[in-house]
Amino acid sequence: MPSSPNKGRIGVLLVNLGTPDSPQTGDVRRYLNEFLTDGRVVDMPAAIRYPLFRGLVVPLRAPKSAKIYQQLWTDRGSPLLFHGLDLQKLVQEKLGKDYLVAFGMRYQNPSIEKALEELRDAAVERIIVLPLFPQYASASTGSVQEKVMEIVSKWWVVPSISFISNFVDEPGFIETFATLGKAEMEKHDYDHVVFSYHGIPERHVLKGSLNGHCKLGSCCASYNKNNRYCYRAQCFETSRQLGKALGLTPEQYTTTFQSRLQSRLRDPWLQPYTDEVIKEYPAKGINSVLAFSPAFVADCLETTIEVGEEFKEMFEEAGGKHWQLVPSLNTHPQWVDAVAGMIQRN
Ligand SMILES: C=CC1=C(C)c2cc3[nH]c(cc4nc(cc5[nH]c(cc1n2)c(C)c5CCC(=O)O)C(CCC(=O)O)=C4C)c(C)c3C=C
Ligand SMILES: [Fe+2]
Ligand SMILES: [Fe+2]
Repeated sequence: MPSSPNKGRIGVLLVNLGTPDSPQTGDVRRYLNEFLTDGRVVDMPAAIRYPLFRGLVVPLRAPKSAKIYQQLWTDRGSPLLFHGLDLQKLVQEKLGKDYLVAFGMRYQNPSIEKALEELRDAAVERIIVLPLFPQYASASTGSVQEKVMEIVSKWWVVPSISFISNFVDEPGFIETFATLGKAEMEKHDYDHVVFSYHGIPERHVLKGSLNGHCKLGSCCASYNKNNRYCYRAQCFETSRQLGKALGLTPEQYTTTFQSRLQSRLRDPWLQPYTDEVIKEYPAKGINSVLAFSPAFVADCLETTIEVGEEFKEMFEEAGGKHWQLVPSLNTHPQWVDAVAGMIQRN
């Protein structure tokens, strides 16, 4: 796009979920307090949510989570943060001077507010918001969208804004994961592939169902105009596209859901649960598994620790021999191109 004196730059806001400022209990508590009192994450009435989570759930969870964050932490801090900042820099370089790329986190730092102010102060012509979640969930993408709208609604001049709500089947997203997966497949023969997505409560899926279409059954087996915003249907679509790109038959891969927060007896989350599925594999003759985490585009607690370490341990305890996590997209050049492409086409 040619520069012109009358044309402002296009502002781009990349957003990820957020991470604590440090792996110490106090910072983890602050992060969890902000995250778990978001009504799109825990959809209880505020009068119950705040006292329950601030008074009981978070104080109990924070010291345990802090221990896990200490395992994850690197010299550069939290991977979710430094991969995000690196991505911002590389996408800026790729898009050039007609764009200004900012990065923010939905919870904690750097805040979405600061990032939006940076774009406003640079007098950008319009803003494109790209939440870095491939599949739309109200608890992730929806929450980012709400926060952005809440902030700009208070500005005197509200700029033109567009949101990229998902990139479930974006070729560059699929192809980068396929490149990373094929690199692992060349090193080892795998009996099976698992695509493990971040879970959400089933209730969240039903609440998002258009005209009552979604019944948590075969309704999500194809991705179409009736379930365009259904997280479950989107996860299955990503798995289908990844399966195709990796040359797998449907029997060679399984879609599962991880990271459930509450007891499944009280509050069922999307199923099948990854931990339950993989524990049964060795008895079925599946001894080597290649695992993808396609609900994330950067390595974080949920990929490196949960899939890369905890699931590996569970699988091996059940008798499995080889468990391998495919690294996330992070700053892979193909992924940087894909992000720049999604923005240029917007
Ligand atoms: C892929 C997008 C995400 C959705 C959807 C999502 C829903 C969701 N998450 C929780 C609770 C927790 N998630 C936690 C970590 C975490 N979650 C996402 C993304 C999504 N969550 C990311 C990227 C991360 C990792 C952050 C990092 O710092 O590395 C945590 C914190 C860790 C822990 O204490 O276990 C919690 C808690 C709920 C309840 C929910 C939907 C209702
Ligand atoms: Fe989460
Ligand atoms: Fe659905």
